[in-house]
Amino acid sequence: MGGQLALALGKSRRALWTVGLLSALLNILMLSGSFYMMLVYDSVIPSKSEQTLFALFAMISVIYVFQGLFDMLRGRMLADIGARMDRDIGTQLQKAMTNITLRLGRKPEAGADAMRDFDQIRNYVSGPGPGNLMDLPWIILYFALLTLLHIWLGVATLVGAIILIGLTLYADRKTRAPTESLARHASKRAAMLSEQQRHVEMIHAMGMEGRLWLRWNHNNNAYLAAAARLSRTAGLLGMSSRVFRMFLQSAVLTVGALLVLDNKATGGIIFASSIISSRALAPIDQLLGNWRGLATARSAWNRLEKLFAAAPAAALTTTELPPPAASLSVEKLAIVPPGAQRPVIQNIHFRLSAGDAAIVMGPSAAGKSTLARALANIWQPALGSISLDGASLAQWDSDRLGVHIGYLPQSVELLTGTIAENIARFAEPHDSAAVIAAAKAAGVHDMIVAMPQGYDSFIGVEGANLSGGQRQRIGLARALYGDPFLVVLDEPNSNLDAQGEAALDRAIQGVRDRGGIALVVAHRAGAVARCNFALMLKDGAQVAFGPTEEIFARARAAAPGQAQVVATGNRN
Ligand SMILES: Nc1ncnc2c1ncn2[C@@H]1O[C@H](COP(=O)(O)OP(=O)(O)OP(=O)(O)O)[C@@H](O)[C@H]1O
Repeated sequence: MGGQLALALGKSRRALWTVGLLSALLNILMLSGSFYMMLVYDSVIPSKSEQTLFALFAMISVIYVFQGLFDMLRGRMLADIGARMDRDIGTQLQKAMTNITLRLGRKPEAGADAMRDFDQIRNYVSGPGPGNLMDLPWIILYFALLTLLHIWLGVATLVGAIILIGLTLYADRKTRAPTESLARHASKRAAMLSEQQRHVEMIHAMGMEGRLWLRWNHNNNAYLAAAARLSRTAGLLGMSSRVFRMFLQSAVLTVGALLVLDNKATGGIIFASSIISSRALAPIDQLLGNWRGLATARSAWNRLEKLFAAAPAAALTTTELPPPAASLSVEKLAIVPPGAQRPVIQNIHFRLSAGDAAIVMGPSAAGKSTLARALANIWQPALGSISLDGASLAQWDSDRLGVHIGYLPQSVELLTGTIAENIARFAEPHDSAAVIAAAKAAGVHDMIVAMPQGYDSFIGVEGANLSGGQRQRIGLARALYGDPFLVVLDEPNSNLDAQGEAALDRAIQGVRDRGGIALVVAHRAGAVARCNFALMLKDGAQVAFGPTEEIFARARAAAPGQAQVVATGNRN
């Protein structure tokens, strides 16, 4: 204990104490049934007093009402503790989920696994499990009472309890590995299925369904085997504990009967001790019955604590910096992609001022997208820094910084929703004027209003209802939304026609005119005529940086005929 989850649970300390107190009351009240029985047998029946019987019955009825109330209250409090944990850990969990993908390079599904793990913990905390655990110490009270009735009754129940505890520990050992294995296979199974669903068209077109199904099935068989192993073990243990408890109840009854035959106890004691001993063993029995829930929650807890330790959320910055307005400087930058061992770009060094736009060029795998990701605050520098107005990006809270950054990834990545929601980055409610201004800046307004539902058109799952060019232009509008200071466009022209390219040119000029900075990754220099600076990368190194005309003149001189022609119209 001591990790984030324990801290979150610790915030409900007072509620946990109250649950403990309610458990104490419940366990004491639960004895009343046995006492009632003992009194009826040993006092009421010999004295034949109906009045006493009715009085006792009224008392026990009231006690049962309170028992029900306390039980309900305990259930509600545990549900509240689960909900509070959810509120307290929610933001941290979301940040950790982002971090494990962005910083540790885990597959995106790891985030969904973390959420599932947390659901399991919350479900356990809000369910009857913690109540069972809190009932455990009260077993001692029942033993004490049984021993007071007669030492042999205590001994018989104690032996039974030891055997049941042994079974519980055995269950723990036996279920630990299959529980872990089940979680691993379940996550892999879900990830494979979701990937196949995402790429169903390509898979279908190229006849890969059968092969992928076999691959999925292979993993699914492992999942099913782990599930079967777990349920066999749990079933066997559940059955053993049930049978053993029945045996034990009869054993205690037999001990009681022997004592009565020996004139060492009254008849009422037989029944009372039988009830008390079954109450004493009930918490252990319930623990065994719900073992799977506890084992799953515990392994989920361990995984999540490891996740929080490995990907701690960035410390919240308390001082809000003014919006950047003057410069972008990149100094001796090296980036190691998450999960990679070596830097894929190093020693990148340049500076741009408000009103500048730079084209980033280079052959495939030169590191252009890596630089774009670093500038968009996705991947952190392994060495060197990226600063806006002199302050490194690390000094910003990522959500606050995001407002000042426009990013169009190579794969565009629209989200399921309407055009307006996507352009407005899902701001709620969105600013219609800003959405329209961004769409106009990206030259896509006319195309949007020509659609039957205009800005409210549903774009389908991840933009599936749009053409490649439409997706790219709406992605550009999203990057321009809110006039961010730094606009990073990764191959924004790969799907554009001549009209789209002209709109892109105007958009870049627009960023420059309003005093922003644009960085445009492009393979064709001609496609981006409005950039006054050029950055050349090759094999992760900076080959050249400077005014576009100068860089291309140098390139033409070094390799005549190979250098691409710089488009005319480059305004400095
Ligand atoms: N997540 C990653 N883990 C490890 N290596 C990576 C990762 N992403 C990119 N790389 C490597 O970094 C190098 C540069 O990739 P990058 O995508 O930045 O190139 P690029 O210049 O944008 O290429 P292209 O023009 O083909 O898009 C490549 O060798 C690639 O294998």
